[in-house]
Amino acid sequence: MTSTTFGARFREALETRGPLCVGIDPHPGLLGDWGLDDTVEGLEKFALTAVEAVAGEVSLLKPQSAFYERFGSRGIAVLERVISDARAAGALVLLDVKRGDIGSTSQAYADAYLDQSSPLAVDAITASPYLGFGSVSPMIETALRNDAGVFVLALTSNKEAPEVQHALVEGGRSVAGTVLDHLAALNQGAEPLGSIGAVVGATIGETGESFDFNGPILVPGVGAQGGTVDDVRRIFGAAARNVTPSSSRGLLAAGPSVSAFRDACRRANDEFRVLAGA
Ligand SMILES: O=C(O)c1cc(=O)[nH]c(=O)n1[C@@H]1O[C@H](COP(=O)(O)O)[C@@H](O)[C@H]1O
Repeated sequence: MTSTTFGARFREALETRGPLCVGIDPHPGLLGDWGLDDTVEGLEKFALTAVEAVAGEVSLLKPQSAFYERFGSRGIAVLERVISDARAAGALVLLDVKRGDIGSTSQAYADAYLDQSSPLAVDAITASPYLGFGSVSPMIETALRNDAGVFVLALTSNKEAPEVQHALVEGGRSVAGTVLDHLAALNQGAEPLGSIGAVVGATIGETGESFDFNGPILVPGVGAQGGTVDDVRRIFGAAARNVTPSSSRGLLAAGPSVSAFRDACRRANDEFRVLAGA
């Protein structure tokens, strides 16, 4: 494992490779569109083709664990291969697992994904703070000890999210706002960027929140869910330079041609490069 922090590697990757995060979500329908069966062999062919096409040039790859878990232990073996091939090709791997549980179980999740001696070790994971922010502390502490990162859900892209995330706590701050406050405290003083990020959907509209918490920001919801580069600029303002916009179906639909998929990723990466100047 490298000895530079995740935040520093994230910053450097965005500067050298561009902002895009490519989601590797092997949906059953996409396997069919690629002429593959909905089997572990189809999963393996799909996922490794996508990794081979772009892991050498984009900043981040984000496999969604559920699509691999569908196939049991053999699916997890494919996920391990996706992780190791992508990291070997120089991409940062952000495993989308959205973990959150009581502290002792959170520590087990941290050991599974963030301890760099684990078979499923990655650069960063997604975590849910909605059991209370302190419940994700074992993941954050383990990440920091291992030069890894955690992206904590703040304002997610799903339509059901506001019911919980926009609710107001004592003092009038929103629940999501308190998550962002925790992130600002954790990343305070870190240079060039802290390692504890937020997940904020490109589809959230106007919330009045500030995203100036000195950490990486994963922004799903571009592409298939309708978010655009203009949405990202409007929502994040000056913090847009810390954003990695993430698209899965919108890019993967360009396959099975490797060159068409790679071109779609290059076009999206280029389109979002304007964020660096925010
Ligand atoms: O954490 C995530 O990545 C995530 C958070 C969120 O608020 N919304 C969201 O769509 N995601 C994930 O981002 C990906 C979006 O996929 P596409 O809509 O196909 O680009 C999926 O893997 C989702 O699980």
